[in-house]
Amino acid sequence: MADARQGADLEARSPWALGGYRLARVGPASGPVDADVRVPGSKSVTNRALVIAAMAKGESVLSGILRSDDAYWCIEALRSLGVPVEVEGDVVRLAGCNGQFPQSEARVYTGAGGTTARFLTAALAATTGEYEISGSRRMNERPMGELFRALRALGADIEPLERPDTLPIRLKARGLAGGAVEMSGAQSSQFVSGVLIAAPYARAPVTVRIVDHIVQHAYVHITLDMMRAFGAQCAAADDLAVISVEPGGYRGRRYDIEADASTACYFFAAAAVTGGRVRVTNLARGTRQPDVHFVDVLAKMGCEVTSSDAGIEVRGPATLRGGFSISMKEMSDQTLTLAFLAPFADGPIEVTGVGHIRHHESDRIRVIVESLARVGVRAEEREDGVVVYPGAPRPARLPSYDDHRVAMALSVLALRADGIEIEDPGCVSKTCPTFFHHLREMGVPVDLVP
Ligand SMILES: O=C(O)C1=C[C@@H](OP(=O)(O)O)[C@@H](O)[C@H](O)C1
Ligand SMILES: C=C(OP(=O)(O)O)C(=O)O
Repeated sequence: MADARQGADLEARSPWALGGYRLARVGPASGPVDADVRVPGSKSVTNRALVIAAMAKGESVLSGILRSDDAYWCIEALRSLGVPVEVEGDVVRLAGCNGQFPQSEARVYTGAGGTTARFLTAALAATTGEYEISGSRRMNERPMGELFRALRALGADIEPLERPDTLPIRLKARGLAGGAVEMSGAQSSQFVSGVLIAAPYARAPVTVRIVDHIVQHAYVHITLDMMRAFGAQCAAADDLAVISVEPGGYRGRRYDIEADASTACYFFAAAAVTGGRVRVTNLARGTRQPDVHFVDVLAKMGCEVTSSDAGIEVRGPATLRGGFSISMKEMSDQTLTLAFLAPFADGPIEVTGVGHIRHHESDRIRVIVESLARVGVRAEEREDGVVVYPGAPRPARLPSYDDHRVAMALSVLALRADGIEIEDPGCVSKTCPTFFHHLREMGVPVDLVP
């Protein structure tokens, strides 16, 4: 039998990955799940903290980091730039380089992480040196053009090595002049976050003016919150239409990484789809991570949601409610989760506002429709979304498209369906290598096949 991992870019898997499995046979759950789960640290916060601390003056200690492929390649990229990074369990200790990386020439590999690729390209542009930056096969296809344009406007010299608007590139870094720059946030918020993260090391104040809108605003708020936490001076209106950053750099510090709200959602969805109960014990409603609002979508579908000092708890209803249309633009990483819950609802669910997820780890709109077709559930593809109709998924072996969220969201579907096999389960390692371990701890049957 052909190895289902063949299509995946296994070079982008790290020593922290779940390795060696061809297939995961998941579910069905024998009844309602009933569990407390503690989820690993946030990918978004971990990689921001790593890049900001590496640029800062002085030492930082980051605790509760996510040990996943995205974080591993971010750390390795920083090491290739000469930053001493020590990792002990989920604690990282690193000596910041005060705006100039020790290696002024390096080849930098970013793995499959959009955060590392976008944030580090911008950070490097603010230094002096010559760098070749590349990513995984998929990362080298994902858009970078708007970031290149903005960095060039601020003085960077970027030479794309294959296509105009993607990695790999050669960057002749000679610092950023600063000034006003107009940016689009419609394709990815990470372009805006990248420019902002680099901005405290520009020679003059940087003002970013958004010409259209930002998908997933909250990630830019997380960026600004964390920049401030490391001593940067930034000002922005709530709508983020204009954001300005003063020169002055970052200062190293101790920083606790919060839990990953996106990962938590698969476990909340497990409660929803089985009519069970799941509490994520280390997540709070007050987090800036947008995916925490996925519990509001679950509430709309009939779930009971409570939050307290003990975490956030979701209880699923006897029957999930459908029959609505919803924009997932501000929490689009959960589109797959909603789409694979939707067959179990009592009416169709239309998702809008997520055209940009075609440029994520896979073309996620296309993948939803293809995957649901394989299990015999009707779905209609739209340019910027999808409509999923109620249906009973039939047994199938399903590709995971080298996309962690596809594998994790399909596992939720598998809790209510017989005979679901997910190929290349190791792809979950991009953000949650321990995903199947958590499912097992919840009592869900998981057979990982070598
Ligand atoms: O800044 C971040 O940490 C992220 C921003 C979002 O990306 P886009 O804005 O590119 O959609 C999100 O999908 C990704 O998982 C993490
Ligand atoms: C889009 C995602 O990741 P990235 O940070 O690579 O953009 C994601 O995690 O769903």
